Amino acid sequence: MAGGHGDAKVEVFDAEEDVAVALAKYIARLSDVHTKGKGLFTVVLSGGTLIDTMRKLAEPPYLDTIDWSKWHVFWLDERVVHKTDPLSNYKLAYDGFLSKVAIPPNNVYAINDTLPAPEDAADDYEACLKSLVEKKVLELSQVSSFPKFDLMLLGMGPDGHVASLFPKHPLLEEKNRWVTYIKDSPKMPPERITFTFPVINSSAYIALVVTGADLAKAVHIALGNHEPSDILPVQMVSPEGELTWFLDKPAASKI
Ligand SMILES: O=C1O[C@H](COP(=O)(O)O)[C@@H](O)[C@H](O)[C@H]1O
Repeated sequence: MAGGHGDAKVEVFDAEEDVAVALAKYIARLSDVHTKGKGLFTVVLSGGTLIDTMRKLAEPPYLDTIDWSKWHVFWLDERVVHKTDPLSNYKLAYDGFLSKVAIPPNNVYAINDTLPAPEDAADDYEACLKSLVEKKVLELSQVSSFPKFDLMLLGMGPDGHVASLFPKHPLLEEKNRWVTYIKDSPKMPPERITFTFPVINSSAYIALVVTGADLAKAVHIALGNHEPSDILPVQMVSPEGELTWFLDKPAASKI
Protein backbone atom coordinates (compact mmCIF):
# COMPACT_ATOMS: atom_id res chain seq x y z
CA MET A 1 0.00 0.00 0.00
CA ALA A 2 1.27 3.51 -0.71
CA GLY A 3 -0.30 6.72 0.49
CA GLY A 4 0.49 10.29 1.48
CA HIS A 5 0.65 11.98 4.88
CA GLY A 6 1.12 15.70 4.49
CA ASP A 7 4.18 15.97 2.35
CA ALA A 8 5.37 12.50 3.34
CA LYS A 9 4.91 9.32 1.37
CA VAL A 10 3.86 6.34 3.49
CA GLU A 11 4.57 2.85 2.16
CA VAL A 12 3.28 -0.18 4.07
CA PHE A 13 4.57 -3.67 3.26
CA ASP A 14 3.33 -7.04 4.45
CA ALA A 15 6.53 -8.05 6.19
CA GLU A 16 9.98 -6.77 7.16
CA GLU A 17 11.45 -8.83 4.29
CA ASP A 18 9.34 -6.80 1.83
CA VAL A 19 10.55 -3.56 3.44
CA ALA A 20 14.15 -4.74 2.95
CA VAL A 21 13.49 -5.43 -0.75
CA ALA A 22 11.78 -2.07 -1.34
CA LEU A 23 14.42 -0.14 0.63
CA ALA A 24 17.25 -1.60 -1.44
CA LYS A 25 15.45 -0.67 -4.66
CA TYR A 26 14.83 2.88 -3.39
CA ILE A 27 18.45 3.39 -2.29
CA ALA A 28 19.82 1.93 -5.54
CA ARG A 29 17.63 4.30 -7.58
CA LEU A 30 18.81 7.36 -5.65
CA SER A 31 22.41 6.17 -5.86
CA ASP A 32 22.10 5.92 -9.63
CA VAL A 33 20.52 9.37 -9.96
CA HIS A 34 23.18 11.07 -7.80
CA THR A 35 26.29 9.21 -8.97
CA LYS A 36 25.38 9.77 -12.63
CA GLY A 37 24.16 13.32 -12.03
CA LYS A 38 26.83 14.88 -9.83
CA GLY A 39 29.44 12.11 -9.52
CA LEU A 40 28.91 11.29 -5.86
CA PHE A 41 26.27 10.19 -3.36
CA THR A 42 26.25 11.33 0.29
CA VAL A 43 24.45 8.85 2.53
CA VAL A 44 23.79 9.14 6.26
CA LEU A 45 23.27 5.97 8.31
CA SER A 46 21.50 5.46 11.63
CA GLY A 47 22.29 2.63 14.00
CA GLY A 48 19.76 0.08 15.25
CA THR A 49 17.65 -2.25 13.16
CA LEU A 50 18.09 -0.12 10.02
CA ILE A 51 21.41 -1.76 9.18
CA ASP A 52 19.87 -5.22 9.01
CA THR A 53 16.98 -3.89 6.90
CA MET A 54 19.61 -2.64 4.40
CA ARG A 55 20.89 -6.22 3.91
CA LYS A 56 19.61 -6.64 0.32
CA LEU A 57 22.03 -3.97 -0.90
CA ALA A 58 24.92 -6.32 -0.17
CA GLU A 59 23.41 -8.99 -2.44
CA PRO A 60 23.01 -9.33 -6.23
CA PRO A 61 21.98 -7.44 -8.27
CA TYR A 62 22.87 -4.36 -6.19
CA LEU A 63 26.23 -5.61 -4.99
CA ASP A 64 27.58 -5.43 -8.55
CA THR A 65 25.46 -2.69 -10.10
CA ILE A 66 25.69 0.16 -7.56
CA ASP A 67 28.66 2.48 -8.12
CA TRP A 68 29.98 2.11 -4.57
CA SER A 69 33.15 4.05 -5.42
CA LYS A 70 31.10 7.26 -5.44
CA TRP A 71 29.42 6.74 -2.06
CA HIS A 72 30.33 8.93 0.93
CA VAL A 73 29.00 7.56 4.22
CA PHE A 74 28.22 9.47 7.43
CA TRP A 75 26.49 8.77 10.75
CA LEU A 76 23.33 10.47 11.91
CA ASP A 77 24.35 9.71 15.47
CA GLU A 78 27.07 7.80 17.20
CA ARG A 79 27.78 6.55 20.67
CA VAL A 80 30.98 7.94 22.25
CA VAL A 81 32.67 4.55 22.51
CA HIS A 82 35.55 2.88 20.71
CA LYS A 83 34.81 1.72 17.15
CA THR A 84 35.29 -1.89 18.27
CA ASP A 85 32.73 -1.58 21.09
CA PRO A 86 29.53 -3.63 20.54
CA LEU A 87 27.55 -0.42 21.20
CA SER A 88 29.25 1.47 18.34
CA ASN A 89 26.98 2.40 15.43
CA TYR A 90 30.08 2.32 13.20
CA LYS A 91 30.80 -1.29 14.20
CA LEU A 92 27.19 -2.25 13.56
CA ALA A 93 27.28 -0.70 10.09
CA TYR A 94 30.75 -2.10 9.31
CA ASP A 95 29.89 -5.66 10.33
CA GLY A 96 26.44 -5.66 8.71
CA PHE A 97 26.99 -3.59 5.56
CA LEU A 98 30.22 -1.66 4.94
CA SER A 99 32.49 -4.71 5.09
CA LYS A 100 30.43 -6.31 2.29
CA VAL A 101 30.42 -3.51 -0.30
CA ALA A 102 33.21 -1.68 -2.15
CA ILE A 103 32.95 1.81 -0.63
CA PRO A 104 36.46 3.36 -0.47
CA PRO A 105 37.52 3.46 3.22
CA ASN A 106 38.47 7.15 2.82
CA ASN A 107 34.83 7.91 1.98
CA VAL A 108 33.59 6.49 5.30
CA TYR A 109 33.44 9.26 7.92
CA ALA A 110 33.34 7.60 11.33
CA ILE A 111 33.52 9.39 14.68
CA ASN A 112 37.04 10.10 15.96
CA ASP A 113 37.08 7.53 18.76
CA THR A 114 40.31 8.83 20.28
CA LEU A 115 38.36 11.76 21.75
CA PRO A 116 36.74 10.63 25.01
CA ALA A 117 34.72 13.82 25.66
CA PRO A 118 31.41 13.95 23.73
CA GLU A 119 31.74 17.72 23.18
CA ASP A 120 35.15 17.21 21.52
CA ALA A 121 33.84 14.34 19.41
CA ALA A 122 30.91 16.50 18.24
CA ASP A 123 33.21 19.45 17.43
CA ASP A 124 35.53 17.12 15.53
CA TYR A 125 32.70 15.62 13.45
CA GLU A 126 31.30 19.08 12.67
CA ALA A 127 34.79 20.22 11.60
CA CYS A 128 35.02 17.13 9.35
CA LEU A 129 31.72 18.10 7.68
CA LYS A 130 32.94 21.69 7.21
CA SER A 131 36.13 20.51 5.53
CA LEU A 132 34.04 18.34 3.20
CA VAL A 133 31.98 21.41 2.27
CA GLU A 134 35.24 23.13 1.30
CA LYS A 135 36.25 20.08 -0.75
CA LYS A 136 32.81 20.15 -2.42
CA VAL A 137 31.92 16.66 -1.26
CA LEU A 138 29.08 18.22 0.72
CA GLU A 139 26.90 21.07 -0.45
CA LEU A 140 25.04 23.62 1.66
CA SER A 141 21.31 24.02 1.41
CA GLN A 142 20.40 27.25 -0.34
CA VAL A 143 17.37 27.44 1.93
CA SER A 144 18.90 26.81 5.36
CA SER A 145 22.68 27.12 4.83
CA PHE A 146 23.09 23.82 6.69
CA PRO A 147 24.72 20.85 4.94
CA LYS A 148 22.39 19.11 2.52
CA PHE A 149 22.90 15.34 2.35
CA ASP A 150 21.55 13.38 -0.59
CA LEU A 151 19.96 10.65 1.53
CA MET A 152 19.41 10.12 5.25
CA LEU A 153 18.32 6.70 6.46
CA LEU A 154 16.50 7.08 9.76
CA GLY A 155 15.34 4.50 12.25
CA MET A 156 13.00 5.29 15.14
CA GLY A 157 12.87 4.07 18.74
CA PRO A 158 9.63 3.02 20.51
CA ASP A 159 9.64 6.42 22.29
CA GLY A 160 9.64 8.20 18.89
CA HIS A 161 13.31 9.22 19.05
CA VAL A 162 15.33 9.62 15.89
CA ALA A 163 19.14 9.99 15.78
CA SER A 164 20.01 10.68 19.46
CA LEU A 165 17.25 13.27 19.73
CA PHE A 166 14.97 12.08 22.52
CA PRO A 167 11.48 13.22 23.60
CA LYS A 168 11.37 16.44 25.61
CA HIS A 169 15.16 16.86 25.49
CA PRO A 170 16.50 20.44 25.03
CA LEU A 171 18.58 19.22 22.04
CA LEU A 172 15.33 19.13 20.03
CA GLU A 173 15.51 22.93 19.99
CA GLU A 174 19.12 23.24 18.77
CA LYS A 175 19.14 25.78 15.96
CA ASN A 176 22.81 26.54 15.27
CA ARG A 177 25.03 23.50 15.62
CA TRP A 178 25.42 20.93 12.83
CA VAL A 179 26.53 18.21 15.22
CA THR A 180 25.93 18.27 18.95
CA TYR A 181 26.35 15.97 21.93
CA ILE A 182 24.28 14.42 24.70
CA LYS A 183 25.56 13.14 28.03
CA ASP A 184 22.24 12.01 29.50
CA SER A 185 20.72 9.82 26.79
CA PRO A 186 17.80 7.87 28.29
CA LYS A 187 18.93 4.93 26.14
CA MET A 188 22.33 3.36 26.80
CA PRO A 189 25.02 4.45 26.40
CA PRO A 190 24.38 7.97 27.81
CA GLU A 191 27.17 9.78 25.90
CA ARG A 192 26.55 10.29 22.18
CA ILE A 193 26.92 12.75 19.34
CA THR A 194 24.10 13.51 16.95
CA PHE A 195 23.12 15.56 13.91
CA THR A 196 20.68 18.33 14.77
CA PHE A 197 17.23 18.90 13.28
CA PRO A 198 18.36 21.80 11.04
CA VAL A 199 20.79 19.38 9.34
CA ILE A 200 18.33 16.49 9.22
CA ASN A 201 15.67 18.73 7.70
CA SER A 202 17.99 20.13 5.03
CA SER A 203 18.21 16.68 3.38
CA ALA A 204 17.25 16.01 -0.22
CA TYR A 205 15.73 12.62 0.69
CA ILE A 206 14.88 10.97 4.00
CA ALA A 207 13.74 7.36 4.44
CA LEU A 208 12.16 6.58 7.81
CA VAL A 209 12.50 2.82 8.15
CA VAL A 210 10.25 1.45 10.87
CA THR A 211 9.49 -2.23 11.39
CA GLY A 212 8.00 -4.25 14.24
CA ALA A 213 4.92 -4.10 16.45
CA ASP A 214 6.79 -2.40 19.32
CA LEU A 215 6.92 0.76 17.18
CA ALA A 216 3.19 0.80 16.31
CA LYS A 217 2.22 3.25 19.07
CA ALA A 218 4.80 5.87 18.02
CA VAL A 219 3.83 5.39 14.35
CA HIS A 220 0.18 5.92 15.33
CA ILE A 221 1.05 9.14 17.15
CA ALA A 222 3.13 10.36 14.19
CA LEU A 223 0.76 9.36 11.39
CA GLY A 224 -2.64 8.68 12.96
CA ASN A 225 -5.49 11.16 13.11
CA HIS A 226 -5.75 12.34 16.68
CA GLU A 227 -5.09 15.40 18.79
CA PRO A 228 -1.37 15.96 19.30
CA SER A 229 -0.14 16.04 22.88
CA ASP A 230 3.62 16.19 23.23
CA ILE A 231 5.35 16.24 19.86
CA LEU A 232 7.60 13.23 19.35
CA PRO A 233 11.03 13.81 17.79
CA VAL A 234 10.00 11.77 14.75
CA GLN A 235 7.23 14.30 14.11
CA MET A 236 9.88 17.00 13.72
CA VAL A 237 11.34 15.25 10.68
CA SER A 238 10.31 17.49 7.81
CA PRO A 239 12.94 17.70 5.08
CA GLU A 240 13.34 20.30 2.36
CA GLY A 241 13.23 17.36 -0.01
CA GLU A 242 11.22 14.13 0.04
CA LEU A 243 10.26 12.05 3.10
CA THR A 244 9.24 8.41 2.66
CA TRP A 245 8.13 6.11 5.48
CA PHE A 246 8.89 2.40 4.97
CA LEU A 247 6.65 0.43 7.34
CA ASP A 248 5.80 -3.21 7.77
CA LYS A 249 2.25 -4.20 8.73
CA PRO A 250 3.01 -4.73 12.44
CA ALA A 251 4.48 -1.19 12.69
CA ALA A 252 1.50 0.23 10.78
CA SER A 253 -1.09 -1.79 12.74
CA LYS A 254 -2.44 1.16 14.79
CA ILE A 255 -2.65 3.80 12.04
O1 LIG B 1 19.99 4.50 19.76
C1 LIG B 1 19.61 4.51 18.61
O2 LIG B 1 18.32 4.18 18.34
C2 LIG B 1 17.68 4.48 17.09
C3 LIG B 1 16.58 3.45 16.89
O3 LIG B 1 17.17 2.16 16.94
P1 LIG B 1 16.33 0.80 16.80
O4 LIG B 1 17.25 -0.28 17.35
O5 LIG B 1 15.08 0.97 17.61
O6 LIG B 1 16.08 0.60 15.35
C4 LIG B 1 18.67 4.52 15.95
O7 LIG B 1 18.03 5.00 14.79
C5 LIG B 1 19.86 5.39 16.35
O8 LIG B 1 20.77 5.56 15.29
C6 LIG B 1 20.55 4.72 17.51
O9 LIG B 1 21.73 5.37 17.92
